[in-house]
Amino acid sequence: MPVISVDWWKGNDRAQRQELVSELTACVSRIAGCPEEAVTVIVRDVDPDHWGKGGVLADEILSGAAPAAPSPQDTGGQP
Ligand SMILES: O=C(O)C/C=C/C(=O)C(=O)O
Repeated sequence: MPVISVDWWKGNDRAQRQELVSELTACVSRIAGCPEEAVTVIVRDVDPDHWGKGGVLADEILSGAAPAAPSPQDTGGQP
């Protein structure tokens, strides 16, 4: 009975959560070879001011007060 947990920033609406649950369920069901009814998806909306990335709170990244972390393309794949 696979359980998928998604933590993402608060702000997605019900339709987006439904699409996420539907697509993840189908994907895991196919790969694991289990019925969709066996798949559980837990979605947690996290306030960006409760989300730390690169040592800063994400609301500061969103507002432009702190720089976003470099993407893997910018660092040659290194963290
Ligand atoms: O972790 C990041 O770099 C950005 C995360 C974004 C989200 O969780 C989101 O857009 O919902």
